[in-house]
This record gives sequence, C-alpha cells and structure tokens, in this order.
Amino acid sequence: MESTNFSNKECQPQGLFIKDRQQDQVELRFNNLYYTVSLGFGKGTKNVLKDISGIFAPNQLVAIMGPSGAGKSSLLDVLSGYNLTGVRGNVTVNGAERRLDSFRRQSCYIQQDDRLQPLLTVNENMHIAANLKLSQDKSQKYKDAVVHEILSTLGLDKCVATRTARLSGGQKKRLSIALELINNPMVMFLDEPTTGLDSSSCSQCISLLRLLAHQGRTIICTIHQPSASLFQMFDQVYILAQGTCLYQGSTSNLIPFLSKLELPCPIYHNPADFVIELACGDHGKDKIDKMVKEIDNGQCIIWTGLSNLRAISDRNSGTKPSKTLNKCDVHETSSRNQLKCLLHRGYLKCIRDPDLTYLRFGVNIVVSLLLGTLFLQIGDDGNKIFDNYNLLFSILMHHVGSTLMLNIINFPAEISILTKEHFNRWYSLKTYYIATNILDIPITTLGCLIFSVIIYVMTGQPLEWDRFAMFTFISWLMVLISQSLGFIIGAWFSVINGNFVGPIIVVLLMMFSGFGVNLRDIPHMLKWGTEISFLRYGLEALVAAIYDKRGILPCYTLYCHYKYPAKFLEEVAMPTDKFYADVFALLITLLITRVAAYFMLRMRIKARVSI
Ligand SMILES: Nc1ncnc2c1ncn2[C@@H]1O[C@H](COP(=O)(O)OP(=O)(O)OP(=O)(O)O)[C@@H](O)[C@H]1O
Repeated sequence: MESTNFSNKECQPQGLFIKDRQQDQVELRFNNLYYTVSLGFGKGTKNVLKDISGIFAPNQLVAIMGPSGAGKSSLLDVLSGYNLTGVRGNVTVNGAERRLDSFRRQSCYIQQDDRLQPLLTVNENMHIAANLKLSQDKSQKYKDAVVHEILSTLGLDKCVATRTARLSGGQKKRLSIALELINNPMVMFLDEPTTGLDSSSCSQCISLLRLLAHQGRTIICTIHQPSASLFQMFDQVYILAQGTCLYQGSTSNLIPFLSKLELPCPIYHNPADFVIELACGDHGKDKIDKMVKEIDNGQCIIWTGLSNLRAISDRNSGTKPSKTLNKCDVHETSSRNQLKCLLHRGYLKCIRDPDLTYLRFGVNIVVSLLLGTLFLQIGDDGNKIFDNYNLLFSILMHHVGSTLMLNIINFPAEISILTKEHFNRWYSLKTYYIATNILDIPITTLGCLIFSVIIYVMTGQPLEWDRFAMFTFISWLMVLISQSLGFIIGAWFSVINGNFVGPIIVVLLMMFSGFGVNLRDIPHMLKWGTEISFLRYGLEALVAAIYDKRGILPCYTLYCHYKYPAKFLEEVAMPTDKFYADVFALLITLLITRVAAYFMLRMRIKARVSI
C-alpha cells in the first residue's frame, strides 16, 4: 500500500504550475448578512445568520469556529453561493458586488463528505478532472504536468494507482482538495476538512491549506474544536454563536481581545476551547452579548491586524468589477469534450463495477429461466392462454420493478457527486444527463435481449421474427420508461423515502393496467388512470405482439375454451389492433419521463446551485 507520510517538509511547493497559473487575489467581504430558513408549513422561519459582517483576505487561512448549530456551514454555503435562498445582505469580491458566474470561476467548495468516484484511481480521477477543468487548448503534456505537480505537492504521488475507495480518510480529503486545485481557484471553501481525521492527518491537512493560502489564496474553512497547536496554524478566526459574530481577527489577537473584555483565557487552557465555551454560553449569556457588541457583529476589523485591506469605500464603488460571463463561459471546456470525458469515466465505472453490471445481466438471466421453467412451452397451447397472459404481465412487472428499484437506490448516490462537480463547474447538467442516458443504453439493450430470447424460446411463443422484435422492443421501452421513473423518484426523494414511494407507484400502475380489473370494468371516474398507466400500454402492446392475427391455437385436451385467442382477449378487454398506438403512447411517455427526470434533477441541483 502507498505511503501515507505527508509532512510539512514534503508539501513544499514545486511552484512550477500553481504559481505560473496564479490569478488575481481575492478579498471577500460581507455586510449585514442574514440567512433565514423556513421551518416547514405553519412553523414559521428561523434566522440562522443574523446581520453579520466580516472580511476574508487573501494570503490568509481562516477558520470559522463555533458551537454546533452556530451557523458555520450556513455561512460557508452563503458565501460560496451554494445557497442563495433566504439570503439577504451584501457580499463583495475585491470591492465589487459578487457576481456568481465569475465568482464561481475563482472559487471552489469542498464539502465535508468526500464526494469522490470510488472505483477510479487517484490518477484517473485527476486526469479526468484535468480534462474537464483545464482549457482544451492546453496540451496533454501541460495537463500531465499540472496533475503531477499537484499530486506531489499534496503528497499523493505515491498512491496514483490506488483506487479512491481504498485511500485513507486523510488521503481522500487531500484528493478532494487536489481535484479542485487543478484550475487553481483563488478562493477555497472547505466544510470541516478535518472531521474524521486523526490528529496527525488533521495537522497535515491544515498545514497544506496554510501553504496553499500563503501562495495567495483566500482559504476559509469551518472547524469544530481544534487543538491548541492546530488553532495556531490558522491566520484568522471568525467565531459564531447562534448566528452572530463573536470575534473576527487573527488567532494571535484572540487572547488580547478577550482580556480587553475582562474574559481572560486561563493559563494552560486552549484558547479555542475557551472561546467555544464562551460561545456555548457556559460562562453566561451576557458574555456572548458583550463580545458581539465589541466586535460590532463582525463590522469591527481592527483585530484582524491586516493593513493591506481595501478601503471600505471601495466596497460598493467596484474598483474591479467581476467580469460578466456568458453561460457557456461557466465551464472551461466544450460540451463535446465534457461528454467525451463523462462517457470515458462512465465506461471505466461500468467495467470496474462488475457487481452492478453483472447483477443486471444475472437478474435478467435468472428471472427469465425461472419464469421460463414455470410457464414452459405454454405459448402455443389453446388451453393455457390465460397462463400466457399472466406470463406477459409477469414479464412487464419484472422489467418495471427491477429497473425502478435499481435506479431509486443508485441515483441518489450519484446526485451527491453530481452536485459537487456541477457546482465546481466541471460540466453542465445537460451533458451529465446525456452521458448518463447514453452509458446505460448498451447494458439495458443487452440485458433486455438476453431476457427476451430465453423467455421467448422457453415459453414456446410463436417463432416469427416480427413478433419477437415487437416483443423485445416493448420490453426495452418498458425498461427505459421505468428507468426514467427511477431517476425522477431518485432525484426527488431520499433512498429511504424512494423505497417507500417506488412500490406504491408500481401498485398504482398495476391497478390501472387492465390486468386483474379489466379496462371495461374500471369506474368512469378512474378512467384517467388507465390513460397514464404505461403498464397498460405495455400490456396491450405485448398481447398484440403475441396474439394479433393468430389463428386457432392447438388444443391438447378434450376441450379448450380459449382456443380462439380473440375470444379470450375480448373477455379480458385487451384489443390487439392498437399495437402502433400503444407504441406511440409508450414513446411519448418515455419522452415525457426523460424530460421530467432532467427537470427534477435540475430542481434538486438548483435548490443548491444557481446556474
Ligand atoms: N434548511 C434548514 N432548515 C431548517 N433549519 C436549518 C436549515 N439550515 C440550517 N438550519 C439550522 O440552522 C442552524 C445552523 O446550522 P449549520 O449547519 O449552519 O450549523 P453548524 O454551525 O455548521 O453546525 P455543525 O457544526 O453541527 O455542523 C442549525 O440549528 C440548523 O438546524
């Protein structure tokens, strides 16, 4: 296994690329910032951030500290532009009002959980990110050099061939940072980068962030209670309690600040621990008010000790307005290149995840063999037409049920990675969605074909190519529609809720499919259900594929009540002359559900991301 040694010494920058690509430094200010959330219907709202102000300067590593629930992550979400709803106040970048499109080009947000592709190696992750995040006019040699430089700077060069799933917690965190460093953001937001790391990995991580900050970046991270030594590694601290600012300034000024307020930090006491105790109200609520008043809820910046801050008057005058960008400028490479990279990554995931790929084929083979054995050679038997009808319905249920549940379970995991990568401008949602659709088609088609061949032959359906083609095509359409429905539910609900909603939807579809209660007997007021149940169109079309224009079926017993298929189909109210109308309805359903899944995904992402 690769070495996990990563010391301050090792992380000395080579400088070649990170420095070469240095961009303008960024000073971030916020004034009278409020963040209000709704607590649900009829429950009112809650002010998470209350009229706070502050300044985060370049070349500084800033810690946002405070007790649990103080609003640290919320502040990070608001400042990064990850959350815009319920936000009031003023955020400026180098004195000009923050424009999200250009600010997102200068910044990145690394969430607490490492949202990485577990099946890809460090090198693959980095190269795919480089191909997505570096301009296409850069040569492959340049991209390789950037990747190499970042990996060696972050001490990951010894594990380039290791799959992400096998990295240690600290290495995963460094890989998350490495991926975002590729396009050299000048502002980095990190939500609790040290959570889950041991003390040595914590100090490695913070020393790395300090190094990156001192290269000219503005690095802001939330942190719970750091040890005294870790605390000293930060240049600035911003302390929050109940959505208000208790202190903003340099770490070295914290003790003098507290002394001024007659709140001396006891000797041998970690100042970080002491200030958190104060923020929790352990020393009295009045102390919180005293600190908020002294620091003017973040307006007072004298404790920062920074002399090179922009003049306050610059704030709204726009000394250097952020460039407005076209939407197409938001991503570094063309949609075509994004698609190529995402298809390549998807292909690697597919071949590295034999469990899921083989499981999908395996389920199709096992279910078709079981159903084939259960309904062996009944397709041509005049006495077994009812059984054959049951079989056609069972086939549809297999396609709908297995595909729907697979996507309900799988899709939410994809969404968390998508949210991060999309927010950090790796690719557009449209390209991601197209790639996801394309990648699935070969597996879906092959799985469907294998299933259809086995079941068709074993159950003795008419050996005519056109009927087989119709049968397979309908099965394929049903799988695709169920997949879209799975995307919709997966994008809308959590895995747990999706697992509850999915089967309910299947039951509703069944109720209106015409199986069990035939279409004629469905009450008039519920007829609409049959119009939207794609299971009904699928069943009608499968029945038409097998029975349309079939003559008398052979009868192997004395009397076969349904040897004339038309008689049976009349009884169950299944017409056979509507195959093309059913196919049309299924195609429309497919189109609507695919578009709906896209918009659902967009809504889910948009709840967080603005572009
Ligand atoms: N969308 C929301 N709906 C309801 N309450 C919210 C929402 N977002 C944040 N809050 C509340 O705002 C407060 C601050 O949340 P936030 O996650 O920012 O705290 P935090 O300081 O990061 O806490 P922790 O250190 O535990 O992660 C919490 O009480 C939280 O419940």
